[in-house]
Amino acid sequence: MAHESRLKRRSILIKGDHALSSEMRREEKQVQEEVGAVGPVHIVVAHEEDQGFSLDEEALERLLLREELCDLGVVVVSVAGAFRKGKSFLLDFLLRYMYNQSSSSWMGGPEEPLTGFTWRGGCERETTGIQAWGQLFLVDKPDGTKVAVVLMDTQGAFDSQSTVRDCATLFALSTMVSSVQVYNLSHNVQEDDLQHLQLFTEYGRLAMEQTYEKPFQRLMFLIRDWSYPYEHPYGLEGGRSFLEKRLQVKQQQHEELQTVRRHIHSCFSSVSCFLLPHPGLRVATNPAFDGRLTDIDEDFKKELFCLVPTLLAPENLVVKEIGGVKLTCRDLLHYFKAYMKIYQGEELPHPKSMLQATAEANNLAAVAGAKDLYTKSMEQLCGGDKSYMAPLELSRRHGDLRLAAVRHFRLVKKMGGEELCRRYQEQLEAELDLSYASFSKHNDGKNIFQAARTAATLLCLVFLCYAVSLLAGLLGVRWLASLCHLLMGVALVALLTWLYTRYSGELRPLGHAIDKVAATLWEQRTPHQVLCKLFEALRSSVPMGRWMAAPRLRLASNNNLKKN
Ligand SMILES: Nc1nc2c(ncn2[C@@H]2O[C@H](COP(=O)(O)OP(=O)(O)OP(=O)(O)O)[C@@H](O)[C@H]2O)c(=O)[nH]1
Ligand SMILES: [Mg+2]
Repeated sequence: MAHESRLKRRSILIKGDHALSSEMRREEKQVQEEVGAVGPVHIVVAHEEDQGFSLDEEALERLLLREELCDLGVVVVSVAGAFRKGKSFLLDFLLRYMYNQSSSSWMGGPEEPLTGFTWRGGCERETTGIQAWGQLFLVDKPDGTKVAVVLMDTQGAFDSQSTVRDCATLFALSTMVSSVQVYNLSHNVQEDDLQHLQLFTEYGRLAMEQTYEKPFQRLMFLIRDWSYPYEHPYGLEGGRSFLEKRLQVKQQQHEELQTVRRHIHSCFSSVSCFLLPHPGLRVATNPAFDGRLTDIDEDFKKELFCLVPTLLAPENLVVKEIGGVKLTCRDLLHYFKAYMKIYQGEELPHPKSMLQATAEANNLAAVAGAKDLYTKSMEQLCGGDKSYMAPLELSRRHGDLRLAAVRHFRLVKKMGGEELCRRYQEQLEAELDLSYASFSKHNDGKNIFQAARTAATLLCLVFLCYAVSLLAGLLGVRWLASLCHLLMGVALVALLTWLYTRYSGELRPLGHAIDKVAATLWEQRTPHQVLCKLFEALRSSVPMGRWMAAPRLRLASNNNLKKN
């Protein structure tokens, strides 16, 4: 009695809020353990606080590593789709089938309430994260092999609390780990249903370590409340003819429509469709409806009776495969952990809403257009085949062209509002400044004096050394004459090396170093300044800080001693 009242309390709590708190989950687990009852197990838990998901590894291990099952091939049947469309309700019928497989009256008694995965009426979401039934079903296939069946319920997509990324993550994850994914839709297959499927499966494909030709196995479009049986009859056959028409790729179709269809065919090894009638008004609108069969329309029950064995009859069960290799329960655990880790990491791009993605694409295109305008005008002004331009004039023209480019960017019609536009304008301005820096450097390179500065400096040095050595020879200061000869030799070798690097384009770092030394000599005209600058350059490029800093430190400490 105690556990019943606790379960009841939990169901009341759930009505208030829908992401289970960790305390409630613990309580649920405890109650199930106490009564030995089997129930749904949260394997991927949605966190309300940070909108993230985490894998309950312990629960998953308890489920998949049972000794008698862990080495059997695993079949995973998952139901996913938009929220409040009867996914959990359907899964409870799948459960009834699994528990009463051998009986033709597996659907249960007419007055029996429907239990299992939590389902309910109302407009607020119920299931969160990913739940698996807390017991695997052992099935003998007609070919004599034994398989373990996992039934999986997922959080409905597009509720008011989940981002596109949340929906994509859960849908992708459930598709990646299932051998049969039931895509639960209402009334019809709309183009946006296909686009979402494309987005979510692409997000799944992105997270897979290797790119398999057909990364996923079976997909079944399950269309609830099908209202056009006069065009396509209920059931698998009607679904086949309907889907064939809907997923047909035609030559005259717009490329966008063709791409979606090709993508779906390329992702799944088999795609099917089942048309299910409306279950009746009592199911859809009566708050007191508890799932008993007497309240459900005959047509619905008749089709459900065909649908469930289509998914779960022993001959129709497909073992989960990844890259053509059949998985055991133990393997599935390993893959589940690996995929979850990828979705928790930051390396995958964030899927965005259609408006957000379009707005960003608009802005990016406008940035590219404006930048192109600026680059072309600058090329005409100071491009590779144009002569040197006065830096001041170049800077002035850059200012004008930058303004024109920004104006062009602002004039292009874009989605996303002022805030986004301003962000991309800042990006454009930064890119234009970067381009200007490169144009300006290129322009400087065309200045003949600038280009010849290194050669001129080194030649001056050679002549200077020659003159000083002559003078020193006349005065008889032999050591100075020798030093000047040595310097002259070094300058000559540097000059020849520099000419070689400029001519051949090889040994560029060496040429660059000679340029730097020559620039230093050019800018610091007094010998003292030259020596200081060279010393600084040497100290920054050679890691000998301790050697160089030591005398100064010692000097400083000597001074301190003297002061004291
Ligand atoms: N119209 C219609 N309603 C259905 C169908 N199957 C179940 N329902 C009703 O839909 C409501 C929601 O059922 P759930 O199984 O909780 O729906 P869900 O998709 O799991 O919802 P979330 O867990 O919130 O994503 C219940 O009131 C069911 O009685 C169906 O085929 N058609
Ligand atoms: Mg549900």
